[in-house]
Amino acid sequence: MNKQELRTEIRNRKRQFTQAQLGELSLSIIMQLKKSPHLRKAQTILLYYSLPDEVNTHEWIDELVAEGKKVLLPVVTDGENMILREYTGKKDLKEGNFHILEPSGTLFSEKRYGEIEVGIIPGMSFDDKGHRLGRGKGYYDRFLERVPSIYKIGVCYSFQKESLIPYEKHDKVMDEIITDI
Ligand SMILES: Nc1nc2c(c(=O)[nH]1)N(C=O)[C@@H](CNc1ccc(C(=O)N[C@@H](CCC(=O)O)C(=O)O)cc1)CN2
Ligand SMILES: Nc1ncnc2c1ncn2[C@@H]1O[C@H](COP(=O)(O)OP(=O)(O)OP(=O)(O)O)[C@@H](O)[C@H]1O
Repeated sequence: MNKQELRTEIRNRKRQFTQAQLGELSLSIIMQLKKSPHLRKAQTILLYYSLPDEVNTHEWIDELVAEGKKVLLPVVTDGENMILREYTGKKDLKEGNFHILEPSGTLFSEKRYGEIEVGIIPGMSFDDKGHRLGRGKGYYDRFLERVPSIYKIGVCYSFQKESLIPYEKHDKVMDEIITDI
């Protein structure tokens, strides 16, 4: 299967689950993330504000903020690039491109990217080697090129995992994948 065929296949698999079932699976994934030593240690975290078909991060994000962690979310600026802004609460969020809710808070300057310790990266699919299939626009690949030191945790539902994902040299490899099993 090429990347596009795999995306279609994953979308079809997702349709077999109800929102309630996906919500349950999300809770199990978030529970494991909370136990991760990398996250416990981290003070500055790159996260994503989930779309309806992604592992749900909405409640967990607010918990992290309440614990005093710095949470950064992507903001798409054009067809190729994203920047980061700090998330401090739901009041910060404004709908951006692709209907994603994006923070309008303080810009996190590229000069400070070295401070980001962990990145939680969504994906359409991952394989055991940490290869990632995204939504096909290359935003994360281009972004992660600029933050080489970040510990990258890919998250997806277990039914999204594949034994092997077509891999190209620009694709960034995850350090760890967390699913519901
Ligand atoms: N929650 C979340 N935020 C994120 C990402 C993400 O995957 N998830 N991104 C990760 O890159 C960036 C945004 N990139 C995106 C790229 C495509 C689509 C999208 O909905 N694509 C449609 C196809 C639309 C089209 O082709 O024009 C789709 O997947 O159905 C969404 C986000 C930054 N923020
Ligand atoms: N580091 C990079 N520099 C320039 N172009 C890139 C880079 N990474 C990816 N691209 C381009 O972006 C497009 C999409 O790449 P790919 O299919 O790997 O995206 P993806 O990882 O699935 O998507 P996303 O990161 O948005 O979720 C391709 O045309 C690819 O050539």
